Amino acid sequence: MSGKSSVVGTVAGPGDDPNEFVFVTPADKSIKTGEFITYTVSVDGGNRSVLARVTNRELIRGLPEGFLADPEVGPDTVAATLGVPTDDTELYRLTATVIGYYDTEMTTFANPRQLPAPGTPLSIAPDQQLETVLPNLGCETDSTDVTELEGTAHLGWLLNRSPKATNIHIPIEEFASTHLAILASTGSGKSYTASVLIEEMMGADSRASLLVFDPHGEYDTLAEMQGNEAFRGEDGYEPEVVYYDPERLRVRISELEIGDVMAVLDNPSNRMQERLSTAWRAMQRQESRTWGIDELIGEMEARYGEDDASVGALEWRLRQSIERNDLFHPEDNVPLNEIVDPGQCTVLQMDTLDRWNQQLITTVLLRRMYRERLDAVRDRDSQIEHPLFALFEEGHRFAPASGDAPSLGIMRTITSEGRKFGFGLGIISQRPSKIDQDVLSQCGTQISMQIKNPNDQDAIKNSVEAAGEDVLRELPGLTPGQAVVSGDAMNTPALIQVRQRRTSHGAGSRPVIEEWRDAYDQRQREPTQSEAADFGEGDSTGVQSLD
Ligand SMILES: Nc1ncnc2c1ncn2[C@@H]1O[C@H](COP(=O)(O)OP(=O)(O)OP(=O)(O)O)[C@@H](O)[C@H]1O
Repeated sequence: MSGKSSVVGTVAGPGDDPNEFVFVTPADKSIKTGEFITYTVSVDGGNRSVLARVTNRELIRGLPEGFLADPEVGPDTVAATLGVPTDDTELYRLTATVIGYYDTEMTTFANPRQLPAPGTPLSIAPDQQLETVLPNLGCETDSTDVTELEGTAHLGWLLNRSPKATNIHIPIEEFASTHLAILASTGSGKSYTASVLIEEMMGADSRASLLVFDPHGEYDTLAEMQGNEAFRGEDGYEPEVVYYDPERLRVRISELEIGDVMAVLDNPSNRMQERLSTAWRAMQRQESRTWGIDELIGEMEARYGEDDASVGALEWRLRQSIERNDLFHPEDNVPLNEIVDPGQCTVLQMDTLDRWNQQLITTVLLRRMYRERLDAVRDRDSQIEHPLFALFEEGHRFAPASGDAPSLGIMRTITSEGRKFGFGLGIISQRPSKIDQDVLSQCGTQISMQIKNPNDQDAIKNSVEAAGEDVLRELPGLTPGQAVVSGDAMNTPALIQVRQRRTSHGAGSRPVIEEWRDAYDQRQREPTQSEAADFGEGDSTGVQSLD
């Protein structure tokens, strides 16, 4: 759509809600719901351009239905028979909700608190104006060239306009500090969209310190950012992508809190819990941070005697659950300086760990990183002197709405307090209704894609205050790659097409038929058992003799 504004309709009168008005357009001005229109009002002696979003469109005059019953006769023929010009036959009544005018001092929308008078001409809002004022970019004019701004992520373009006509750049700082949620049914483009954001954050402008908690191994192709011209800075910067495989993921036993240990143990009695808590606290008061189960049991035996039945039962449980689990180690820990660094995106590959171990490693890592960020902000020695952003695939697994997950507590703490300490979280999930509502409602920016399940739609409505009813109505009908962006990173929600990735996408469904055919061909090429048993004497027929 062009930057020029031409009149597309005329205000007919107020709508049902105080913020709504209705207007009428002929058929050739095909304005879709979700489109942004504009009109001029006088505020404090100056003219302001007010934006409104089209929320509903209905036909109020068309060709009589009876004349259209015959599929052989086209609408043009019917119109000609009736003696009416085709252009004039259809009239649409559209409803629009006032968003406001862009206040260049407040750098957000202000509501004029007055509806446009009947007869007010309406135009399509120009592309550049929308690029400037829809996202929360803090622009001091309403027609800034947003491509010149630093620290923004080019997410895609407005869905209602031609591809790439109205580009949406969202402020990275906003969603990286006040948390992000990417919510959609499976296969709708969650990990694709997350990867687009990762690409933007790892660019030379931002050089983020990023961690991806990846329970499915979906982010293998991010390594393509390395050596790719598009990510290189003039000073030689290049993003580093580090894959941390499950064999390197370790939890030092002393990093566990007593609640984590209790959750791991198999049904400990009250007496066992009491003895273990006392001994665990005593071990944590020690200077050494590298003790194991032997030392812990020694501490319990010293307190309660070597023959104590509860200590004996605890020893068996501790050896079963902690000592025999490779994740736990008396000394080894994931070195934080290996996984967090500016300009580095670390993918923690957890696909071969069971759910419980995924939650435990996540809990311990988040706690350690949060502690370091607290120290950094309070001017104490810290291993993490810069802000960081952690993305969670299967977010409902780490912050579930019901059931116990040791990671829930620290996820709640970071989503409510992390902003002050430069620690942002991104939650990706196909089941918004299964995410803890405290965590979800603290995610300031939301990217919602196709969601069909009514419970999940309700969860989004309840926690995503910023996206109005009219925008959320779109969710079931979206196709992969289409999204509603709302919240802190936007001044008003917008329906967008997410741009294409620069790296390839590795997380799609498996090409089942191709894999069947390859496996079949492979099988055909393999020697049969009887051929393998052929010792080289003469030609084998491949058929085993039965005598
Ligand atoms: N912005 C986009 N542009 C082009 N194609 C896209 C876009 N977003 C998604 N797709 C297509 O949709 C497919 C599914 O996307 P994706 O793997 O991100 O889904 P998902 O929601 O993460 O699924 P799952 O829950 O199974 O992990 C991709 O393989 C890709 O083909």
